[in-house]
Amino acid sequence: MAALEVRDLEVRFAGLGQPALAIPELELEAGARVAVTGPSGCGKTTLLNMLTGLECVRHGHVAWAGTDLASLGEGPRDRWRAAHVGLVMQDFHLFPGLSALDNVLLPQRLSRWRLPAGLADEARRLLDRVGLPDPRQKAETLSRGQMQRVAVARALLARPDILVADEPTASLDAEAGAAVADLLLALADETGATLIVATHDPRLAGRLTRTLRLDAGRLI
Ligand SMILES: Nc1ncnc2c1ncn2[C@@H]1O[C@H](COP(=O)(O)OP(=O)(O)OP(=O)(O)O)[C@@H](O)[C@H]1O
Repeated sequence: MAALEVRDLEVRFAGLGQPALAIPELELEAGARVAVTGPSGCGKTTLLNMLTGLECVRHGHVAWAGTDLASLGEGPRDRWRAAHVGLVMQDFHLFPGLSALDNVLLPQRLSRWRLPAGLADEARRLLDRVGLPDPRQKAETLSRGQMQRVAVARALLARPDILVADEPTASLDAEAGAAVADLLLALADETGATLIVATHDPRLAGRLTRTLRLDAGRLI
């Protein structure tokens, strides 16, 4: 479980007059279930990139359970993310040529000497829970919606204490979207993870307990 404290966070991109993100203060309790909403271009993905350490915090502080990402160099930040964060980003970063199952297992294979006993079975169970019928299917032959489900299963496998998803239901019909939302919420409940989901989907946002609404990079 991890609580979040943000102070004086500001992100600027070259060519933009205004900061893409300006958040003087934000706190989330450990285990929070949070939707990040707002119109296209309001800064949702930028915020997720800052909260997960995908991008460097150059101005302000982003502290998870007392670890300030602004104080970490790139290597330590990558290691912190691998240890604590499960990510489902908009482009799923699946590896073509590998099966759905091997894509789910890949981050664990890369970060450990050998796979712990039972992890491959757990990966198959997760793929089954997200509704992917054949774990041996190659990534490049999956539909976008199926890729999204693989990305969700991959993010959940290490039982992260911070779970972050960018539009996790965007490629799915209502039924499949509900199944992915069920899984994210169930796994967050099982592990006590703090769950942060950027979404345009009011059904998904309605199932979370708090909404952060962004407009032009500011919380409103
Ligand atoms: N690398 C970049 N360089 C310059 N500007 C950027 C960069 N990344 C994002 N921006 C700008 O920052 C603002 C916020 O973008 P961001 O992608 O965070 O919005 P968003 O709310 O996630 O949008 P969407 O809902 O369309 O995914 C936008 O004005 C965008 O054009």
